[in-house]
Amino acid sequence: MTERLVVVHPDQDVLVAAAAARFLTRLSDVQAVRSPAHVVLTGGTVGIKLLAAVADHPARDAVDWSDVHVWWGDERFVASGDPERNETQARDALLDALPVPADHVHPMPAGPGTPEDAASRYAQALRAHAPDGADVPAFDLLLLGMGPDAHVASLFPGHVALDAPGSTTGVHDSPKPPPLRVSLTFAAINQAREVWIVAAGAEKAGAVAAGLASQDRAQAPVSAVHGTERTLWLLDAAAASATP
Ligand SMILES: O=C1O[C@H](COP(=O)(O)O)[C@@H](O)[C@H](O)[C@H]1O
Repeated sequence: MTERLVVVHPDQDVLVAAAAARFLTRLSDVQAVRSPAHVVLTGGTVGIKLLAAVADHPARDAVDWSDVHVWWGDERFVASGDPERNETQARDALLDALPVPADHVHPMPAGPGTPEDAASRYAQALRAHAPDGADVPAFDLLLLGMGPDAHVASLFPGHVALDAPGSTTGVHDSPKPPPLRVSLTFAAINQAREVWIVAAGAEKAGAVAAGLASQDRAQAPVSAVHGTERTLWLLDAAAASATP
């Protein structure tokens, strides 16, 4: 049975600092028992602040970064190096400061071709690092931001991509710009050992409440994600304010 834990911090700054400490502890604990560690990053406001806090954390070097593989849960399908890309923001906030080998960093492709082409290439990369019989690595930690509409990764309410088969999907007509995206599917996300949903701000309060209460992934995609071992909701008080 997977454990679900909801942790509420007083404000966004404390949330980000505490999540950064937790992130480093998680990777360090994983490295005490297996190698390599696989972490999946998210984009979004709090997701990128969290990475910047990891970069500034005094315990940053508690992790052997040379033995970490870095993946993404979703990506905006724009040109490589575009500041809108989750990859670009993560490199700026954290990865450029770390000795992660270049071939351990696995950004979702920016092109050429369509989001479906990129999704298919990413599925191949994931499979190449997956255990026998699996299509994705057993991610040790998968971070997710969440939109005010309860979307996670690029899985939006009512969108056809919610039902995509396989481990990755191209996304067209995203309700949040940019319209073209690439995303892990629920099936891929839910193979992670730990999934952390990180959300701050009153504008997320309704989505948090719906996500914790609902079983309806078409309305609240966040309600359908979980880790195989643990699911953490890391919130600030404002984001938790509509949850009993
Ligand atoms: O577009 C995206 O948005 C979500 C949430 O972003 P936020 O700014 O509301 O925190 C993010 O999780 C996702 O990775 C990203 O592509």
